[in-house]
Amino acid sequence: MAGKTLYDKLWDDHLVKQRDDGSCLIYIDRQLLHEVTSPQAFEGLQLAGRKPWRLDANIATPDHNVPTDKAERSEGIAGIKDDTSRIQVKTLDENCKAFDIVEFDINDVRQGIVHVVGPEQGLTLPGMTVVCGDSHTATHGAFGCLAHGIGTSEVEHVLATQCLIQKKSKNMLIRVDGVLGAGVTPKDVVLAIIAKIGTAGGTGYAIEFGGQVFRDMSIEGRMTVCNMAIEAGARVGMVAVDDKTIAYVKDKPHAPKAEQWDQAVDYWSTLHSDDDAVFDAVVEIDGASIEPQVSWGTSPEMVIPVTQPVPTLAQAKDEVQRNDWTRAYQYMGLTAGQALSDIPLDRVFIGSCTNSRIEDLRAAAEVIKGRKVASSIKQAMVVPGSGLVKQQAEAEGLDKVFVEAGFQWREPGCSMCLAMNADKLQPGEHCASTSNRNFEGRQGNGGRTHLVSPAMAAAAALAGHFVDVRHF
Ligand SMILES: CC(C)[C@H](C(=O)O)[C@@H](O)C(=O)O
Ligand code: SF4
Repeated sequence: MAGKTLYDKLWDDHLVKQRDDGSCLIYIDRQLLHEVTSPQAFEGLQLAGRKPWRLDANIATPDHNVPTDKAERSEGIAGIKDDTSRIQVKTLDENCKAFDIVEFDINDVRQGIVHVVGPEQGLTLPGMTVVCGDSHTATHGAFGCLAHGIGTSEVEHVLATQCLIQKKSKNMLIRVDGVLGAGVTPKDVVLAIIAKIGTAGGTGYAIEFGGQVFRDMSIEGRMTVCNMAIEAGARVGMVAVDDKTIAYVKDKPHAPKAEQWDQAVDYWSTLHSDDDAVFDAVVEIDGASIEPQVSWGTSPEMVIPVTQPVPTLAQAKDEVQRNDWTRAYQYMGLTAGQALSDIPLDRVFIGSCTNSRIEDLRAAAEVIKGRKVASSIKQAMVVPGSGLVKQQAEAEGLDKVFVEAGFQWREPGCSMCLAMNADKLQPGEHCASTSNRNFEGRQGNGGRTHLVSPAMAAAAALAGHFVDVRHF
């Protein structure tokens, strides 16, 4: 019998029951809750007179709707001007109180984007099944977890039973070997992968990211890559556990201690694909060939190396792509063949669950140190992923680097990643953004998003347009 993939192992270890039609019941170790996708789930529980099955498997924090402006934030929930947003955040507080679920609320220093908070607290640990009513839950796969987003009715199901009905996906290996060039970051790797396989490339698969590039990559970098598995069509993205994973989780507040730690490490050390494991699909990319990437269009697959011009219709692979590109040129206000450096940038956003961890902020600060944001940029903002990331960055003096350069230093939350709070683009504005989605209207009605790494966003803010950070 062939060996098992990491995904097979995680699946088998959590399988409660399999039916003849292939549908399975799997056990869920951790559920993260935020204000947008939990209200109906709690309401369902309440109507049915149920209680959560395992209270301490759940953890909640508001992130999408919270203001990132210091003055607004200092007022707590009252500082949220939009009624719907305020009600959602308040409802999360009330539900967590009523059901006795631990919440890092808007005033708690541990509050932040769920996908930053879970790993930071050691609530995400290797080998766990992790779910959240949020498509970017794959982020946690960086720890060798089986992690994916679920819908609101499933949130209720997990609260009530700690189980989930699932069908097993196929196995895909994306192997990136070699060594990344200087100035090429995990974000560039994942954007290059999506450019290659497309936004449907991973549909139906659980993706394992393997090869030297991921072995060499920091845990934070692995989170950035796994975060965007969903943008490649896969609900699950993961990386095998290694010494770095174990060192990263050690001493986190919720990590196991003493004897339990040793037992956990023994188990975690088995969480990698066997040498003779068989994948249903394998994609190979040469790491050394990856350049800093910039998205030019309205889908995360419309991505090019910074050295290339916006593609022309002659480069499209078929009629469907020609139509998509034609519409994208129009929405983005670009012409085919145009140099990326000619795109006038209005705003720069460094943040989101893709790139708001300490390492991301350090990478941006490194580029910015001692320089100034270009006068043509209307707003450049840095939004740490959690209160603790903010604290850490301040302890390292990064906030000063940003503020002296002309960046705004904000309070933690999803912010300008999506237009669910006060941080938005105006129609027609171009934004260099470290987030993960560049759909039409994603950052505000008519807004034009260009996905980049923190280093590329920082360089763009200083230059006023896209530049190759390797020569900046
Ligand atoms: C609001 C939430 C359900 C959504 C998601 O599922 O990902 C959001 O986080 C996003 O990034 O689009
Ligand atoms: S930061 Fe963006 S992608 Fe991440 S959870 Fe928030 S809205 Fe979704």
